[in-house]
Amino acid sequence: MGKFTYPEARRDESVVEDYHGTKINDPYRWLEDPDAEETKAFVDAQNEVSKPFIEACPVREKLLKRITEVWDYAKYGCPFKRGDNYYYFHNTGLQNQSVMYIQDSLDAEPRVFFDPNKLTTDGTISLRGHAFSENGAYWAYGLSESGSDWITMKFKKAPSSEDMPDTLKKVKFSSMAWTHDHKGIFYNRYPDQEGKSDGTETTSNLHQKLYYHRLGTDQDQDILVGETPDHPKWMMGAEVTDCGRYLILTPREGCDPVNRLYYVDLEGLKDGINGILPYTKVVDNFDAEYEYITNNGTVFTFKTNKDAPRYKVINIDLAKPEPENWQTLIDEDKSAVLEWVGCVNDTKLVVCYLHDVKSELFIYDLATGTRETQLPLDVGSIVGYSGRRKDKEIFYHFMSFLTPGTIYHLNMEKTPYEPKLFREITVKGFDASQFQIEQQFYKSKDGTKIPMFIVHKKDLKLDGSHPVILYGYGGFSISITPSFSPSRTVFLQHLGGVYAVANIRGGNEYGETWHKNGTLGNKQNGFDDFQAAAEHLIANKYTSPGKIAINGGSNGGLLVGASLNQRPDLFAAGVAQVGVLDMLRFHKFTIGHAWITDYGSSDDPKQFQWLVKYSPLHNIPKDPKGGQYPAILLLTGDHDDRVVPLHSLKFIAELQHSLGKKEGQTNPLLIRVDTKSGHGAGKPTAKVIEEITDLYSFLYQTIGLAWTD
Ligand SMILES: O=C([C@@H]1CC(F)(F)CN1C(=O)CCN1C(=O)c2ccccc2C1=O)N1CCCC1
Repeated sequence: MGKFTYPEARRDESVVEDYHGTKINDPYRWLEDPDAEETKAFVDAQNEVSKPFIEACPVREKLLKRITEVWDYAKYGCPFKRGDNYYYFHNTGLQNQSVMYIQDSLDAEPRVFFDPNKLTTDGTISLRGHAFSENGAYWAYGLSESGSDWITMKFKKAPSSEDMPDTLKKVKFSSMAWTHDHKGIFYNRYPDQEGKSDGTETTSNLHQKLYYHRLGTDQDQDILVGETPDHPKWMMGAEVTDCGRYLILTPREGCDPVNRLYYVDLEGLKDGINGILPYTKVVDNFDAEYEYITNNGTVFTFKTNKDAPRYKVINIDLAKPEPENWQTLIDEDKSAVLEWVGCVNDTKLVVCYLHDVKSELFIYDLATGTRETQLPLDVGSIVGYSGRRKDKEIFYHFMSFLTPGTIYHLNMEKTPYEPKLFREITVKGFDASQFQIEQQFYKSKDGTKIPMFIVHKKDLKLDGSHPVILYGYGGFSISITPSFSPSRTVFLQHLGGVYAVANIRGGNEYGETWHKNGTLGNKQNGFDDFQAAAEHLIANKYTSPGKIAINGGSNGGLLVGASLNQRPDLFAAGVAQVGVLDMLRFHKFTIGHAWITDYGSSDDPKQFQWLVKYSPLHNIPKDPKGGQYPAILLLTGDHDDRVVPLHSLKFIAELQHSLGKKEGQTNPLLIRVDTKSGHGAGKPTAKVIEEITDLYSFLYQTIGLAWTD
């Protein structure tokens, strides 16, 4: 493969940061200004190198055609009841955004309630958050432009879907909690800031406040009801209870599964909602998480990890809120992680567990905490659910690597419970029987047993010849559970690929202990787990070092960058999507400060030592083991205000400077910067398909894939 001529990027050797006595150069600091002409020129120059390489893939058109074909299947979400109507989201197949439908009954003719595709020609405005008023007469919804985390909150009447004039700006990371008089809504917004707030800026998001918006008024009349001026990083979640009497406030200061717990008795407000609310503190520390499930009067039911790293369900009576009076309703299950709980039909709890990374669904009795029944499920994940305390039915959405989606309907008034198949989602031309899923457990560097899913064609010959994409995440208590990806079927079916997902430490696969063992000073455990997964696949003859690619996004992009740096001999290629790659400066931009709970901060001398050891930008090997650095493709978007593009820009600049001119470096070191594109949520189908096609086109040329019809 020919060598590459990379764009020359100015190195400013004068930028040196002193971290507690250690001096660290930051020659591409100038790339942190997205509006600088020099930065824009850098981005254009980089795309001018990556685009031709990607488009040189001899089967790119075949890939685009086939990925588009397999993507073109009807997708549905669970129906949900609001007011007297049912609603559900549906995409006919290639629509850029899913459409929200309304029905008078489950078998009535559906009508379009909200179609975001009508708002743009390129599908780059997406729905991000929504909430109906308690009587179903009003609908609040958030619109995100180009994938930014900023939303504009709008309102419609239901079921007419008639637009209302109310418009709320500067909203981000917001609750949407209606008062049960249907007169207004609690939401979160940030103060006005210098410069832009369109998702291309990097300004830190601090001093989020809680407001109450009364329908029919202008935003500047909204009531400031909660703020934490002494804690600029805090974000105040707000939820109105099922009974409508209480407002539950859950301040958080980062991404850890911990929050404080306050409440307001709304009926006790003699002058109504007219200023900072008088809240009562139940829990005033960040020792654990408390997630509201329901309440009977002052007896509140919460999901918590307090003294229960695999979570449990407790009752707290606000009349006697001291911890010694708390009651355990469903105790921690040492063999499974309690993932979520919903109250339904007034007296039942639907409880979802994760057992060795597979979903299990149970019905419990709210009054006694007794497990009544287990709902039958295949091996896979529950990816959707609908059912409120006042509903007498639930819907749940099952998915697995080889099951595009199955929605079940359960009438909670009829026992014994008999879930009914409500909708089977199918992909034309996809025959699941040709493939198989294995869950294997392998040992990491420190002997810890790590689960891994491996998906491939049946009767695979274990001769080390197969290309592998190894995917991982490993952070923020996020479990990577079996899900269906239409484009993955192209890799399995037409490129002879093996797809592996390593459930490395840092996720929630085995609860908070698993999470903690992959964060802060233990972050390297997750990288070790991921590299051990690759060694396991090689040792068991699925693949060989020249055929294995790694892929991850966001925190998973960090995983890819760190793994390629640490084991360039193990991997042929890596694709890091919207990755966190400058671990010394991540906390300075947008919501990066919230990630300190998983990463620590370079502002702290001890934590700096953790970070500087694995930060991708600061650990590019001068002489990569194995002779050269693997092929790498970084993907990012100009409106990514979750992980700002500067991470990827600085990393590719340093990679190309350090290795791009070395004689033996024939593997490409590339970045693809998309426009009108963010961190991923709400990305229009057309952009998703283009991006995946480019990802596979890159891998086709770097791990030697071959197309079979
Ligand atoms: O995006 C993230 C991390 C991973 C996560 F914890 F799952 C979520 N996250 C976040 O940064 C979440 C940001 N965020 C909030 O803090 C919040 C509060 C209330 C409503 C909505 C939000 C929200 O999206 N990262 C990007 C890279 C590293 C971590």
